[in-house]
Amino acid sequence: MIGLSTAAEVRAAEVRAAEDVLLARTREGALMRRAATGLATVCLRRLGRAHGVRVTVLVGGGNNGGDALFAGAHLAARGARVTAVLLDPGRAHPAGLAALRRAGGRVTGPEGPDGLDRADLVLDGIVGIGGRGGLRPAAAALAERAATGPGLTVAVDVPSGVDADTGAVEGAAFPVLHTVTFGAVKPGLVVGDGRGYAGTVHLVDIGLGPHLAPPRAHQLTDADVAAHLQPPEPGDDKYSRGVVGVVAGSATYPGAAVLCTGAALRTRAGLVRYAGTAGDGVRAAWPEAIVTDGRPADAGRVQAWVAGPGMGTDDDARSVLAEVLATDLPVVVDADALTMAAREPALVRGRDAPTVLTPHDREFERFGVPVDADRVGSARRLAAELGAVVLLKGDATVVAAPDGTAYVNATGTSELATAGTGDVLAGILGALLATGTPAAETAAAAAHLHGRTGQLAAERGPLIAGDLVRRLPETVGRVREPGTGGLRDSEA
Ligand SMILES: NC(=O)C1=CN([C@@H]2O[C@H](COP(=O)(O)OP(=O)(O)OC[C@H]3O[C@@H](n4cnc5c(N)ncnc54)[C@H](O)[C@@H]3O)[C@@H](O)[C@H]2O)[C@@H](O)CC1
Ligand SMILES: Nc1ncnc2c1ncn2[C@@H]1O[C@H](COP(=O)(O)OP(=O)(O)O)[C@@H](O)[C@H]1O
Ligand SMILES: [K+]
Repeated sequence: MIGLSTAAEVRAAEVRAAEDVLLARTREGALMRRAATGLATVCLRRLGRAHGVRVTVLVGGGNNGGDALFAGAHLAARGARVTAVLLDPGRAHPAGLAALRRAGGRVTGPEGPDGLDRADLVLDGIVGIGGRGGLRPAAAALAERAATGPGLTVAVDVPSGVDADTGAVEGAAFPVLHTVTFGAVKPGLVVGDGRGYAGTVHLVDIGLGPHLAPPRAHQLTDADVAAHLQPPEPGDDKYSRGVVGVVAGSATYPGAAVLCTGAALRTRAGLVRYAGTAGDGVRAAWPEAIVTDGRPADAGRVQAWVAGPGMGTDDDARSVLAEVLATDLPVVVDADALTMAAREPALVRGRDAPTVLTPHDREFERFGVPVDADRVGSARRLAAELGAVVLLKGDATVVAAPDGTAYVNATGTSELATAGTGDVLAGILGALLATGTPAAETAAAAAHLHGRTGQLAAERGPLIAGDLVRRLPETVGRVREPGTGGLRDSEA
């Protein structure tokens, strides 16, 4: 599991680590030197060589600029032609500046050198976790010029202008291909608009680990999700593996029921029971499912319910949803069930068993809570208000529990933006919840598996929701054995 630490958490750890470093009589500034060495190493690995490479280092007035200057000095010492552009020459990190000059680097004022946009590498050290709001005009103008070139762009710690905690971008910011971040991955690099600005994230260990507070937000890896996908053991039978109940679809929309039931079957369930008015469609597609045309109570015993996709929002649908929510079982509330729950939040509030709501932005806002630029914060607010786990869909799906524990999904592809893929996610989630694992992490595991399946299906071109159902078993197999399937975890 990758911890996501806020700027305040990282600063507190830096203070504790610096005290430790001093006690150990290591040189002052050791953390910055470790950061700069890691940064230069990533750049050298990406460039493949240093000699003669043209490097532009954008340097702000804080320690972020210091990191960039020391990294520039490393590159200059290896033969790179380094020019540092000082946005605020009076406040540039003195030791970093001296190191760069000693290594043969050039220094200019904020106007920058001619050919700024022709550099092979641009290092963005304008502002890191000390940044507030979008870039100020001088920084924004420089970033815009530097970003137009064809070279490699690398952000130091955080792309300048991106809020490290939330991923919000309020105004100008510097989009980069790579971000080299120090001590801990910050949430803003993997969620919201910041995710798009940060490119590939590389984490450099500067020794903060023992000093960091336990993070409240996380990213799952294949290895974490594998624990949710273990194969049956010799003593297992179809009931012991978790029975999933699905209430979805309707005579008008049988497809949602077929996709949701299929996804539950293909994920890991021992048995899937379906109750509803799309029974004929489900029987035809999935002879393995046990189907009743009656009410949820007629379906037989289950360990978790999935309610909502295509079920409609009329009085009958409402009473079916209420029946499922009145049980003491975990319930996934998706699609039409979200519309009904938003109209009548009392349906989900105060349940003892876990409830997982799976809205996209428009469904989320029906609960009267806006989705703002801080997507994790938005999901946390709704989760706390309803006492339910909220899975907010998007290109980086977010999961939040009522106690504030959160997850940001690392997998997926924009090819998933097609009808019915949400029905598949609901089925996957039901199958995993039926095993009784904690709801928030289970929801994050479902989003991870769904995204991985999308990536796999998209390797062959555009996908439709049914492709996800078909590729689920193969994805489960690959995730169970990380490293053998050719699907890489993020470099973070
Ligand atoms: N504190 C430590 O022990 C360590 C800090 N490190 C680095 O230090 C950084 C934090 O340094 P600082 O606290 O000095 O802060 P930063 O360097 O991130 O930001 C402060 C500077 O940015 C300017 N600034 C703020 N908002 C701006 C905006 N919207 N537009 C333009 N300029 C803006 C400020 O005027 C100031 O000059 C980290 O991101 C990391 O790169 C690393 O060296 C590791 C060790
Ligand atoms: N641009 C995107 N990038 C990555 N994933 C996406 C994107 N757009 C949608 N998705 C994912 O696709 C799924 C769509 O779900 P949803 O909107 O409920 O679809 P439907 O109701 O048609 O089944 C969600 O899991 C969402 O995270
Ligand atoms: K930066």
